[in-house]
Amino acid sequence: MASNGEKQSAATKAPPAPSPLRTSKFCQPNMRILITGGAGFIGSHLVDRLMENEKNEVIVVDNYFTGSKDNLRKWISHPRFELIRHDVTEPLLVEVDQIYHLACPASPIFYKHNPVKFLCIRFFKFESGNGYIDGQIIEAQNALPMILLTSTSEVYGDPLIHPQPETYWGNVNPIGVRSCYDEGKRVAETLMFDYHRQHGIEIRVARIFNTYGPRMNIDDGRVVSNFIAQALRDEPLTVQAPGTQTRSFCYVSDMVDGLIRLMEGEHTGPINLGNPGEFVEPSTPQTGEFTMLELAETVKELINPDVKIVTVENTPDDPRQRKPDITKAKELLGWEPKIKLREGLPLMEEDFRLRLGVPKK
Ligand SMILES: NC(=O)c1ccc[n+]([C@@H]2O[C@H](COP(=O)([O-])OP(=O)(O)OC[C@H]3O[C@@H](n4cnc5c(N)ncnc54)[C@H](O)[C@@H]3O)[C@@H](O)[C@H]2O)c1
Ligand SMILES: O=c1ccn([C@@H]2O[C@H](COP(=O)(O)OP(=O)(O)O[C@H]3OC[C@@H](O)[C@H](O)[C@H]3O)[C@@H](O)[C@H]2O)c(=O)[nH]1
Repeated sequence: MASNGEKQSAATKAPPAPSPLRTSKFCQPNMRILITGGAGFIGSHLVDRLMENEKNEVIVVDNYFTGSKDNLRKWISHPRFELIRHDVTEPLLVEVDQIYHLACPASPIFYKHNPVKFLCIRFFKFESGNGYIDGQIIEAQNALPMILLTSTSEVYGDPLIHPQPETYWGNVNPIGVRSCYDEGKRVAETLMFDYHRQHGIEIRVARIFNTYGPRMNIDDGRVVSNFIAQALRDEPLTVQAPGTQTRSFCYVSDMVDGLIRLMEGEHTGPINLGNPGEFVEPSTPQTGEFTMLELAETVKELINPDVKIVTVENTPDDPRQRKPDITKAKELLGWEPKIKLREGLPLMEEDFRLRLGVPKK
């Protein structure tokens, strides 16, 4: 039995020191960040970059429709990282400071698979008072999180103005087979701005132009991944007719840099992020805008000079030209891409060789 003296000293004893875990860097995140679609191509590179900052805690929500846990392998079981299998068309309560919303099938062959559902994925419905976003995400008791939408150059449709500035309203077919994607993203942009105006929600809208790099789904169906996989498999490169349609390709590390600058900056956007190729010195003329025939020739030259190039049928409403005007990104975010196509393709080739098991000869 304890004596009176012992009881007294127990009563006046200082409370035990808090667990050292509470003061560890892992338990004091300055920023809790949610990335929807973080197991996908761009999302997983964004995770890598955000995890470099020890003050960030990153939560990924993904249903693995086109993404894969493999893309996040190095972070699984990291104390500052969480991965949740979840379909963002169902509500989910999570308390976070920032949301990067990427979840959305992005390749035409995937988004045409279930257009009605995929149109809905692009919608947001916030209820400001209780911090609830129906069909998407979020619970925040105090302040609602800042949310960045990854919109697309597809909002310009088959553009009649070239290159495309953010002020261009676009030329979109509202009832075509691509409409679930481009009209869906247009509505998502509308909702973002209406919630911003009506409820004061802090928003950021990025209009992403064609982005490529390691970790693209090998059978994704988009042009750069198709051509590289075909070149490595010794299959003909399938240029969809007429082959004179153009795209401007941005390497994924540049894109991730742009997205983070947009989130951290003070401008809602919409802001174009893409690679118009303007940074190239006049002495080595090269544009960031390529016809699909030129892209096929470049892949052939760099990866497999023996491969054939064939022309195949195209799908309806394929935009004939696309190149971003990035004046706004340069001025407001101090951002411009650094990696040229000829530098980025070999980095992607390396990753595809590893995954396809095709060593370099
Ligand atoms: N890559 C580009 O060229 C490009 C261009 C413009 C816009 N974007 C946009 O950027 C975002 C990412 O594109 P990406 O190229 O990384 O594509 P991706 O297909 O590799 O990534 C999309 C991710 O979202 C996940 N996802 C899809 N539906 C979901 C759902 N209902 N619930 C939870 N997760 C879901 C997928 O599993 C995948 O991991 C997309 O919103 C896309 O529209 C991409
Ligand atoms: O094997 C192929 C695939 C595609 N193409 C052509 O390559 C061009 C680019 O097609 P992709 O499917 O890669 O990409 P798109 O430009 O049509 O749309 C893309 O850009 C905007 C993003 O929001 C979307 O994620 C993505 O679908 C098109 O003209 C298409 O006809 C080929 O020539 N061969």
